[in-house]
Amino acid sequence: MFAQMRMAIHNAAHALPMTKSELYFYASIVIFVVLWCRMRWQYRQFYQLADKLKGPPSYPLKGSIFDLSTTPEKIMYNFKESAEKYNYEPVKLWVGPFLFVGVYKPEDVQIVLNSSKALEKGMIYHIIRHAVGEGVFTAPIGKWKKHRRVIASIFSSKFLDQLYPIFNENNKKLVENISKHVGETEPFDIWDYIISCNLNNVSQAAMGYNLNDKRTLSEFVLAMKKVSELSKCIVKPWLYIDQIFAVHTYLTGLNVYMSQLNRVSLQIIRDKKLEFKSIKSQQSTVKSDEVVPEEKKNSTKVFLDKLLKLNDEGADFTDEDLKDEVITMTVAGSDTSAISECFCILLLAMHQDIQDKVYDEIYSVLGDSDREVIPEDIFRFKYLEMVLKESLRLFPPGAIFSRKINENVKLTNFELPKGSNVFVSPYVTHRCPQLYPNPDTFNPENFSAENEANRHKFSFLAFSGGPRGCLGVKYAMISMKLMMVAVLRRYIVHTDCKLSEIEMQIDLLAKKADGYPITIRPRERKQDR
Ligand code: HEM
Repeated sequence: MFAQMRMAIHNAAHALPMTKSELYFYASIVIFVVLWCRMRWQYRQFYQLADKLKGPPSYPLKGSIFDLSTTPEKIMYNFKESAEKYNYEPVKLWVGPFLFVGVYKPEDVQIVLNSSKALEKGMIYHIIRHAVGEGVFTAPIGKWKKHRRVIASIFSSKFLDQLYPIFNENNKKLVENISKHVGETEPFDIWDYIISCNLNNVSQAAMGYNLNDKRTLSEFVLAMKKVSELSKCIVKPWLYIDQIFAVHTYLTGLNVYMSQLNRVSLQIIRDKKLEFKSIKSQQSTVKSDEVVPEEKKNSTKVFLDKLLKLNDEGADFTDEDLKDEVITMTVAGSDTSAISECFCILLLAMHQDIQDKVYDEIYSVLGDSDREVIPEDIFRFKYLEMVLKESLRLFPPGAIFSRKINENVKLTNFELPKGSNVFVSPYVTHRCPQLYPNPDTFNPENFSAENEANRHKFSFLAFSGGPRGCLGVKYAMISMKLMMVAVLRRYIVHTDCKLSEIEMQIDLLAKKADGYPITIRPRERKQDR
């Protein structure tokens, strides 16, 4: 066909008063227009629906004049501005031939997140898949359905209750570790202390290992820290092409850490499997009237133990599946919680009156005792829960997430066409003044029982929602409460940081760009105040 075209152009060049290159140029334009018209016709339903959506003007090839070449944080503010401009109705955005739609109104977000037609993760997860494999966070729908059901059954209250000693122990170490900063006038960044504590929590809860105990585990953490740098790649669209991505990871050395993460996780799983087998064979030899030692009966059953047991009962996870799920839990459960805890501490350091109120509640639950928090206490920290939620409202670590639309989805006023990608942005929805008056201020009363009851359920999206919402929400709330109690029971925190001056660094997660600087003083017991 191309030979015929070349011949036609050659003949035409002789017949018409034009050079060959001019003819090639005009022929390319004609071909482009024909292909473009064909595509518009083939996908006419898609374009008809897209045309009804509002958004900044767009041009063929280039897409919308929405500055995507700017910094990620500016993109976030652009989303917020455009949501305000279009009154929180869906906003379309063309990136080349791809249609993205920002959905912000709680009523619309609810429809999207609850829809069986929007369960597939959006394009931006392609890169994350290189890091965490196909765990429940990134898995395609078929695999996700099967794995989510099994994993959700693990996160029961009984499972979470036995994690309290792990959290309490690691918090104790955290409080000791930061004690060297007591009395210093120069602020220190609390991030490194908190992320280490969380990594310890999550690696013990997921795999049953303390990071300080095993050499393989420190290799695992180093690899994980490095691989999590991949999240910076999601704002670089050219890296979505697998070949370019492979070159990038080779040149940056990330490929070494990616294979290290896989190798170490598989090793951990093989060790655990052997342990599981030996326990099982021991159990089968124990006679029914033999007494099982108390410490064995009460030993903590971590995520991987539970998964191996369910697998033994027919869950059918391969070693590769187990590895992906363990990495997913570790990645999903560490940075997210650490960012939330750091922001919460920083916001309390800025608002001494609110910090006092949180401490009063801690005192009312635990009094003067040094006892550790137990599961029965957790629901009594009501004000602390309001504070944590308000902190997550202002600074949701997952500031934006995305879904692919597999069939047309009707929203309240518009319809999302099949094939588009949807953005849900907790950051934008949480700062909508119709939902939260004075949205840029820190006001835990936003989460009083009354205010929560008067607001749409999907106004708070820090943990997403619907069938693909966060699996670790209960784990996260417990571990965050326990950490806040441990820190605030021992210290008063201060900072010179101002809420209005906070600058964000946004990739897969949104954290503060320049750390979380605080100073600490020992807290006097209530009766001494
Ligand atoms: C404050 C802490 C946390 C926040 C703010 C948070 C937030 C979120 C959000 C927004 C999503 C949905 C993301 C999307 O659709 O792309 C999500 C999913 C998920 N989270 Fe969390 N998360 C937190 C802690 C945790 C913890 C501690 C764990 C596990 C121990 C966890 C496990 C997961 C998993 C497995 C998913 C994927 C669920 C699915 O696709 O079915 N998260 N989380």
